[in-house]
Amino acid sequence: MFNAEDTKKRVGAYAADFIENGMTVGLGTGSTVYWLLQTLGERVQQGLQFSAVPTSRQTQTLATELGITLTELNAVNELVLTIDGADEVDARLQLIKGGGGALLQEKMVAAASKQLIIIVDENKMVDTLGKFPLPVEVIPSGWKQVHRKVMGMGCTKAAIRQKNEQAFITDNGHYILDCYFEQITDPVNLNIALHLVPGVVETGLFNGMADMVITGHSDGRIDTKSR
Ligand SMILES: O=C[C@H](O)[C@H](O)[C@H](O)COP(=O)(O)O
Repeated sequence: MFNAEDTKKRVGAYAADFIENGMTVGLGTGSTVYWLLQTLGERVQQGLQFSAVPTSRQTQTLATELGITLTELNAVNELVLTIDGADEVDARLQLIKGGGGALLQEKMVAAASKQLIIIVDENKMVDTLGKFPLPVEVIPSGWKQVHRKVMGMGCTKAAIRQKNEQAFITDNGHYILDCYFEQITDPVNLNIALHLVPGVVETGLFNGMADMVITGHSDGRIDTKSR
């Protein structure tokens, strides 16, 4: 049996095989992507050449330390693929992302990619999204108005994410409103409705974006599911 960290490590290493010489790719954020980056760093030492758009300062810093060549989203037309983690994945490969607060850049990079590959451990797989609170990135000066509107959309509780007893600030200078919905049965329409609220910058709902989900299991199996 493998523990959760070992499973993330194995799934991250497995996904590294999708990145080939000459590609320009997107690199996601989080503790599973951490292991992808470690493997890619080793491969760069062995001669693999590719360039990458990072989705956060965290990934930018780690990738730089590992010798991975970075570029910017504005410097590319299209990315061959992006590999990223997720907080929840349902049977239709709809996702909740943003547990690390990187949802805005992750969604921009994913939208610029021909293929989005998601790497998770089996604990992230759910029948219906919503056990994990939905991160919604908001403009700080208007968060209370967004909170009021979200509470009228079936949300049972919403709170500004805290770090060190202060509001957590995203890489783009916004707050995260973590929204508890119990069950998100219609993520497509919820995403649209949230985007209509002034002050909402982005939501952690990634609908119809993931092309493949690679799941690591505690018994050592790794399986892939494609849309
Ligand atoms: O903002 C963070 C991202 O959406 C992460 O990809 C997501 O939270 C999953 O991270 P982890 O692999 O650490 O569970």
